[in-house]
Amino acid sequence: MRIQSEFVEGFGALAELGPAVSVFGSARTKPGTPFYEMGTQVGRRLVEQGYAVITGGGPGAMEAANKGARDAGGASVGLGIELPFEQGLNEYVNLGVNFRYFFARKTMFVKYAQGFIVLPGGFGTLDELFEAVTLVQTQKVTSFPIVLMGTEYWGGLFDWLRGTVLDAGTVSRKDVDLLHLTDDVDEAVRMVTESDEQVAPKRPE
Ligand SMILES: C/C(=C\CNc1ncnc2c1ncn2[C@@H]1O[C@H](COP(=O)(O)O)[C@@H](O)[C@H]1O)CO
Repeated sequence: MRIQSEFVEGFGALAELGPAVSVFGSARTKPGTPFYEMGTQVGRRLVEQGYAVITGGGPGAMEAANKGARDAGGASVGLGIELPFEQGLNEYVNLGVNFRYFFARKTMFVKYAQGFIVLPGGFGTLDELFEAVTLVQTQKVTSFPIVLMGTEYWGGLFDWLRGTVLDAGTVSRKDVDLLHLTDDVDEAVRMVTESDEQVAPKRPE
C-alpha cells in the first residue's frame, strides 16, 4: 500500500539522522533576497551547532536552508512532495525522500526534529507552522520551540494572536508563548538548541 510504504521509507531514511531542526518557508523566496540569505544563514548555523536541517526540499526558502546546511558540510534533508507543478528536489539536498501524501511527509518533519524555524512564507508555511504548534499545544509531541524569523513579516500575526485571539480566550497565554519571534539567526538557533539541551542533556556520541 502506497501510504504505508511512505511511512516505512521515511522512517528508514531518517532513523539515523541524529539531532535535527525542521525549517519551513516560502517556495517563492528568490535567491539574492534578504529572506533567502536568512535561510542560508539558518541552515549554516544549525549545522555548525551539530544539527541536521530538514526542509520540504523545494525551491525558495527551503532551497536556501538546504544550501546553507550543505555548504557547511552537514546533513541537508529534503522531504519532497509530488505536486502538479513539481520541480523535484533542490540541488542542495543530500538526503532526499519523496512523498505523495502531505500527512506522511508532515509526520517526518515533526518526528525527526528537535525544533522548528519558520521563515516568511504563505499557505504551505502557515499550515506547517500551525500543525507544529497544535501538536505541541495538545502534547502530542514534546514541547519543542517554534521560532518565527522576520519580525516585520510575522509581526502582524504575532500581535493578532497575542491580542485578538488571546483576548477572545480561544488560546491560552501558555499557547501563544510557544511561539518566538526574532530577526537574529544566532538567537533563533540558540532558542532551538538550548531547549533541546534541556530536553536531552546527554546525547550519545
Ligand atoms: C510554488 C512552487 C513550487 C512548490 N514546490 C514545493 N516543493 C516542496 N514543498 C513545498 C512546495 N510548495 C510548498 N511546499 C511546502 O509548503 C511550505 C511552503 O509553502 P508556501 O505556500 O510557499 O509558503 C514549505 O515549507 C514546504 O514544505 C513554485 O515556486
